[in-house]
Amino acid sequence: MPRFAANLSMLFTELPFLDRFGAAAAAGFEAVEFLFPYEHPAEEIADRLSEHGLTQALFNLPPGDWAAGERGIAALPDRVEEFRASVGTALRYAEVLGCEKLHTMAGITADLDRAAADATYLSNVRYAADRAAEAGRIITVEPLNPYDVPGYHLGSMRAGLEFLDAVDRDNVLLQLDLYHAQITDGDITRLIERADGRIGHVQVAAVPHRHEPGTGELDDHYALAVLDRVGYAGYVGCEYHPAAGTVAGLAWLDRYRDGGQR
Ligand SMILES: O=C(O)C(=O)[C@H](O)CO
Ligand SMILES: [Mg+2]
Repeated sequence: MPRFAANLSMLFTELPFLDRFGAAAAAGFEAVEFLFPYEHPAEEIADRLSEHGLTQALFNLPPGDWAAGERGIAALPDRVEEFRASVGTALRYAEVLGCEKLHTMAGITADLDRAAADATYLSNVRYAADRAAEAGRIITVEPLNPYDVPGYHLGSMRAGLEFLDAVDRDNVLLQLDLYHAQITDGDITRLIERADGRIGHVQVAAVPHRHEPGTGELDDHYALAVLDRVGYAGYVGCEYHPAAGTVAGLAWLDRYRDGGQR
């Protein structure tokens, strides 16, 4: 049975950020994830987690200048120092939040020398992995589709799996977002089977509109059952834009409530 985490960067955005934790718990979630915690002191977020009995499933390393369109810096050759500092920042938050998994965004590299970006990405992710391993944490890498993030360095799940082979660290795993995976790779069942044992985190949204699972071209419930079959036991982040309000759209989760008895 999948275990779901509410993505607080996309769900419950009707509320201020810190109020979304309580709303997620009230809606039945046992865990949350979000893009970035850095605008708030870690202790303040930790208080919300413990107040509502929530687990922090995942968050991202600082991404560079998000407002200016940056989407990570791990593959940017002229930002290595900043990247290394960002690993320390993220690990400090992870410790306070009790969060095991950290997503490391590669960045947009379409206009850069590919070989230099590849080499930087490899050495930076190894650096992050080794620092994370000392703290007992896992690093995830997530391929993103070219419609949402044109020029992103990691452009398919297949490339993501090849990168895992190259990086060669046990604590670097694939972040399988079924929304991106259906767009970039398709053939989802075989993809999950091939990735077996190397999936560190899962996210879900319907393709192509990124609304509630079960409303798009992929049978998301079937894909989640495949993940169950291969033994994926981590959280599934609900990373979608509600079509008409967060709570109004949560009925797709009913079949998983009460131990799947509905
Ligand atoms: O966009 C996504 O799917 C993500 O999960 C990233 O963390 C943010 O770009
Ligand atoms: Mg995602």
